This record gives sequence, C-alpha cells and structure tokens, in this order.
Amino acid sequence: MMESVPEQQGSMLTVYLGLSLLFLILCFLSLRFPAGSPHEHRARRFMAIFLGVQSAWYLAFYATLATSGENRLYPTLQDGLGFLSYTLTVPMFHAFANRATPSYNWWIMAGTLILAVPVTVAVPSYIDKLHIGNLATIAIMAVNIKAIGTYMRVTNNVAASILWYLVLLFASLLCLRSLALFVDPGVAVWNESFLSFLLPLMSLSVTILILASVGLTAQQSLIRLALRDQLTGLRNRHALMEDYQSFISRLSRSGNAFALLVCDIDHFKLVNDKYTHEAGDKVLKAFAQRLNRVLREEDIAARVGGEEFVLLVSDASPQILARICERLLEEVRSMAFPDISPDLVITTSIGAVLVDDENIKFESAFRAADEQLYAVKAGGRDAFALSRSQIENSQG
Ligand SMILES: Nc1nc2c(ncn2[C@@H]2O[C@H](COP(=O)(O)OP(=O)(O)OP(=O)(O)O)[C@@H](O)[C@H]2O)c(=O)[nH]1
Repeated sequence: MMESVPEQQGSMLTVYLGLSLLFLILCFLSLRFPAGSPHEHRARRFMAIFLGVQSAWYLAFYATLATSGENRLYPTLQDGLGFLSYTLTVPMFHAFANRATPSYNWWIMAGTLILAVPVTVAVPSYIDKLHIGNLATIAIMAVNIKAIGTYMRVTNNVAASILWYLVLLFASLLCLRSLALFVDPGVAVWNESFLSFLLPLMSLSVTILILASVGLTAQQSLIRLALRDQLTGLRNRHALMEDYQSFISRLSRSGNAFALLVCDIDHFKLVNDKYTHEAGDKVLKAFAQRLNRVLREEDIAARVGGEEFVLLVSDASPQILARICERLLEEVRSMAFPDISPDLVITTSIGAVLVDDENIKFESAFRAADEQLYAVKAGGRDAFALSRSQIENSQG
C-alpha cells in the first residue's frame, strides 16, 4: 500500500508517527516531574493527559493519511482529539496558576465539543465542515488565550509570556485562514498544506514552552523557598546578606545612607513558657506583619534568629530613623492577641545604625546595631537606640 503513497505524503507519515512517539515519551516523562503543592500535582496530571491526547492526535493524522481518508473514522477521530487536546490546556493553565477554571469556560468548551464535532461530521459539504471547524477552533483558542494570560500573570516567567504571544499569533493565523475560506473557497486546497505545517508547529512550540515554563516556575519557587523564613515568610539570613550588598551598591550610586535595625521581642521566652510554643509562633507571625506594615516597599525585613529580626531601611537620616523606630515600637505595643490572652502585651527593643560608607561590611554594621540593642535591653527594653559612629571598617 505504501508504494502508492506519493513521496511528500510518505515523509508526512514519518513526521506524524515521529510526533506521536515524541508526545507519548513526553507524556510519560511529565508524570515523573516533581510537584510540590496539590495544585501542581493536578496541573501535571492535566499536562500528562494533554500530551497523551496529542500523541493520539498525531496517530490519528497518521491513520488518516495512511488510509488516504478511505476510513471515515480516522478524520473524525483526528478532529475530535485535536479539539480535546486544546480544550484540556484551559483547565491545565488554570491549575498551574492555582486558579479555578471559570464556569463560562467550561460552557464554551463543552458546547464547542458537543456541537462542533458531530455537526462537522454530519454536514456533507467539505467547505462547510471547514467553516464549522474553524469557528470551533477559534472559540477554543479564545478561552486558551485567556487561560494562558492568567497563567502568565501568576508565574511571571519569560517562557509563559512567549507562549501567550505565540498562541495569539496562531489564533490570528487561524482567523485569517477562516476569513480567506469565506472569501474564496478555492483556497481550501492550499489550506490543507497550511494546516499540516501549522498544527505540528503549534503542538511542538506550545509543548516546549509549557515544559520550559513549568521548569522555570519550579526553579523560581525553589529559589523563593531558599530565601524565605518558613514561619514568617520574611527574608532569611542568607537572603539578607544579598539584600545588604544591593543596599551597598545603591549607596555607592546615590550617596544616600541607609539604616540597619536589629529588633528583638522582649521577654519572648515568657510567651512560650506561659502560652505554649504555638502561641509564640503566632506572635512571631503577627510581629513580622507589623514590621512589613511600617516599612516601605523598597525596605527589607528579615528574620535572622528565634525572635531577632533585621530591617534595612533605604535613604535614612537620623531623623527618619527615629521616626521609623517610634512607629515600630507603637505598632508592636498595639498588637492584640485575644485568642491567646487579652492580657498579652508584646514590646520590642531596637538597635539601629546608619550605614553611610560603602566599605562597611554587614558583620560590622550588625555588631554596631546589636550593641545598641543590648544597651536598650539593659536600660529596660521597649525603646530604641541609634548609633552612627565607630563602625569598624572590616578592611581596616
Ligand atoms: N515559638 C517560637 N519560639 C522560638 C522560636 N525560635 C526561638 N524561640 C524561643 O525564643 C526564646 C528567646 O528567648 P531569650 O533569648 O531568652 O530572650 P527573651 O526571653 O526574648 O528575653 P530578652 O531578649 O532579654 O528580652 C527562647 O525561648 C526560644 O526557645 C520559634 O521559631 N518559635
């Protein structure tokens, strides 16, 4: 039978079979991808199903071409699987973005699948089949573009953005093709080769970008996890070192001093002892939230020890610093914990130092602020002390 297949058709058979195998391998590989949260597990399952359906789709392409369309089952399967695979990407992208798929999306997708596939099969004219197929594809592409847009905004990685523009391009090409068919049904012949080129290109590029984006997202969440304190969500000591360096670079560019503050919750051990360790954790989380409330967006709050926090405050002067410390003390004093005890009052002590020389190392600034902190603790707590002089230059 293969002897009667023209050369060009023969090479397309190889392409379709190759793509079917490739998607099958990717489907199995995607099941082995590590996924942390439950929504990632759900998203990966959708991804595996999408890749499995893509594999079946190209097998149906192969079967249609190999039998030269004699068996009507294969082209029908081909259309159905094509719709299904791009329908599946909608809940998949929402799952990756940890969002529920809006109900109207389900209506559009279900309506398109239920109506378009049987109607496409039923209408006798080839051109009418194409028109209906086009309209259905455009509807599916539209919900896809919206879903990828949501995913792009949440993951904020470059692969997701390229994917969005690419799918928009494919959708525009399909709209053009649809219009061209309305104007001149004669382009249907040319349309076949357009599709046999466009569809594999679309499948491959969409898959590659999904895999790249999933990889980048996993990498981003690992990096975020490594830089965060698990309990409070603030930056950890490691991240603080990097932040300190970027504050030093900013200082050398702008010449504006910044401040390093060490805050320590007063008598925190008593909270744990009197109200349990869990209550202590609650206090730490609430304390972290108050710090963030006082700081500006460009400032940094980090947890560096049990109940010890470090803040970096940009463009600081002694006056600004004093105002910020006053506000911090006030914010902490005003915290209420009715679920722990109405009597629980938390206070903090703050030691601060102004960093106005780019040669000052983190350890020196931290030591200077810590000395001030201990002076406050010795003096009765719930207060702040500023130091701006005598920071050792670690190079000296
Ligand atoms: N709940 C909770 N407690 C912690 C955590 N990390 C450290 N701690 C506790 O924090 C307490 C720190 O106590 P101390 O260093 O004695 O200081 P303090 O009681 O705050 O006293 P001053 O600093 O002198 O005012 C210890 O009891 C630690 O067990 C944590 O992640 N959660």
